[in-house]
Amino acid sequence: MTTTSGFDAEAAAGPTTPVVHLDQVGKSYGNVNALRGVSLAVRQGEITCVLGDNGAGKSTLIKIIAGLHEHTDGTLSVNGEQRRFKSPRESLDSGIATVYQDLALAPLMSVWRNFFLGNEITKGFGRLDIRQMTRIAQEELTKMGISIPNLDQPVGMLSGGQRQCIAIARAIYFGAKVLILDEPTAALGVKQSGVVLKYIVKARDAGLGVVFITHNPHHAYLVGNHFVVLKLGRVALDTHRADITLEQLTNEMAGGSELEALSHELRDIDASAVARPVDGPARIQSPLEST
Ligand SMILES: Nc1ncnc2c1ncn2[C@@H]1O[C@H](COP(=O)(O)OP(=O)(O)OP(=O)(O)O)[C@@H](O)[C@H]1O
Repeated sequence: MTTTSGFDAEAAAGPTTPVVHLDQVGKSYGNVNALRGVSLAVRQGEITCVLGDNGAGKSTLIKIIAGLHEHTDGTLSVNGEQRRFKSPRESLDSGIATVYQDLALAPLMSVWRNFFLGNEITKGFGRLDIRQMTRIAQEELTKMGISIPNLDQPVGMLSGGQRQCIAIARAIYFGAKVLILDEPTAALGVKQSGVVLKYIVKARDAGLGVVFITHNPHHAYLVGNHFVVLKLGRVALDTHRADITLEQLTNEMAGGSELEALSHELRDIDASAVARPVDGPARIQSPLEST
């Protein structure tokens, strides 16, 4: 297993220090403010769910923690130490593993090869130790309760849920302390989502700090300890499980007050349509018709 430099400070940091802490982080792309004043604490042994609609800033947040983009305001700390990642490698070396929904694995490569991608075991003259890698991959997947009978088959032949699980098992094996999951259940059916959620809980129980990005409050509430809702780049809600019900979280995500305002507007439109005289719908003139 690899050791991770960013977590050498772990012992020095107190038990309540978040492993990853964003304080008033902002990110602008030119004059677009994708994130503004976002604070987020990720703790080990906890699943932090980050929820938000399209354009809320979830991807931007992941990219900052994963070392793909630099924040333009605020601070990012790992184990109490301020960091500014210049590359995804730096984030990974700090113990942060990011699993993207679509790019998690190489589809044409075998399961064992994917498991060791970038960390291959060799046995002299640069030759791959296939037997050893297959054995370890099999052991680790079995430990997680993931059953894949043939590790020589290409990953592309597996289900989306199985692929996510392999990526999670790989991150744990290679010593990740923080696991960021980018909408891991978005493209999955109910049953497969359930399987992935089970492995998210296993990662948490293995002591990792998990950041679970999702649109789906039901999935979040099944596993989450802590919920952060982003809206238009700002934190609209930051709360612990004990302080919120599924109904409240769903309402927050659906934009409860916005929906209520919309329903009033729709009722008004309905009422004015009923009040309109019955001479048929107004006809829109085609621009090709002569007047
Ligand atoms: N590279 C970029 N250049 C300019 N604007 C960007 C860039 N990336 C994101 N944005 C803008 O920043 C805002 C937040 O986008 P982001 O992709 O982070 O949201 P998201 O919550 O991940 O949305 P989705 O669920 O649709 O992926 C949006 O207004 C988006 O248009």
